[in-house]
Amino acid sequence: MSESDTLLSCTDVTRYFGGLLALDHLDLDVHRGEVLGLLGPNGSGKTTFFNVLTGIYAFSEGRAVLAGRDVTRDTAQAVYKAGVARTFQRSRLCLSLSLFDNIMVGNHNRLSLGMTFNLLRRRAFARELEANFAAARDLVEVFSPALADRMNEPVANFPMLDRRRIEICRALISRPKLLLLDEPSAGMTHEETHQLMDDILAVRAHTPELAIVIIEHETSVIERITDRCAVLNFGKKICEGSYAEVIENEEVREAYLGAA
Ligand SMILES: Nc1ncnc2c1ncn2[C@@H]1O[C@H](COP(=O)(O)OP(=O)(O)OP(=O)(O)O)[C@@H](O)[C@H]1O
Repeated sequence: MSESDTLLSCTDVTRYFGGLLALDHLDLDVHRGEVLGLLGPNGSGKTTFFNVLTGIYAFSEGRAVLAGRDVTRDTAQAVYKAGVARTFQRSRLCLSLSLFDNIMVGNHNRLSLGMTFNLLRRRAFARELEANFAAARDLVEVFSPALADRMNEPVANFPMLDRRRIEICRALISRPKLLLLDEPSAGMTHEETHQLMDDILAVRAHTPELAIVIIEHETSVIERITDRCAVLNFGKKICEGSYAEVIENEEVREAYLGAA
């Protein structure tokens, strides 16, 4: 793997919560266009990694470089502008707002709007709105053509699977380089989960440069959609490789089953 294939390079990433070491000198690279599964038992530091990387929590130690730019001390907004978008374990949609409005929340760094712009250049504003609507619709269509015909409906009308799709579209509308998915299958049936994974594979085919890091517990999902996996335990990376390799690893087995 050449250096130019590395999109994100994390070195020594460490995070303390008081006396608790949630991330322990983690080294992790993400390559352009890959789907990396981030695995590990409950409490092993997976979500903390996302939170530190996206500027929600500060790094206690270590650094992260995205596409050649050091993002270690960036605010959440700056990391987002640099090209990292994410979804959360729990849904963060505004249920009373429309599908389109929810997606546009994710597009604020691309809007040229401001109060003056809106008031004085109303035609330009209308054109921008139309362009944004078309972009959002195109994106939703990759997930579900049926959903693309319901752009103005409140999100409260949609079932869980569609809400997850909308959340991923909201993350993708900013055209990130890296998408972080935190347990997208949480709360969904087996069937819905597989449907969502088909969608993620479709997104991947649509944007082959996009790198995805996915936290997931369901093994059939991990096996199907990841190119590579990294396994955490007590905040440390204990194994990295293909899914077939990591499930054979002794330390990984012990981490999941408890030491014999
Ligand atoms: N804001 C916080 N304050 C204190 N401790 C925290 C905080 N966030 C996470 N932790 C602790 O850090 C450790 C790692 O938690 P984290 O949520 O990253 O694990 P995880 O691997 O994502 O787990 P799960 O699979 O259950 O979501 C846990 O011991 C957790 O209790």
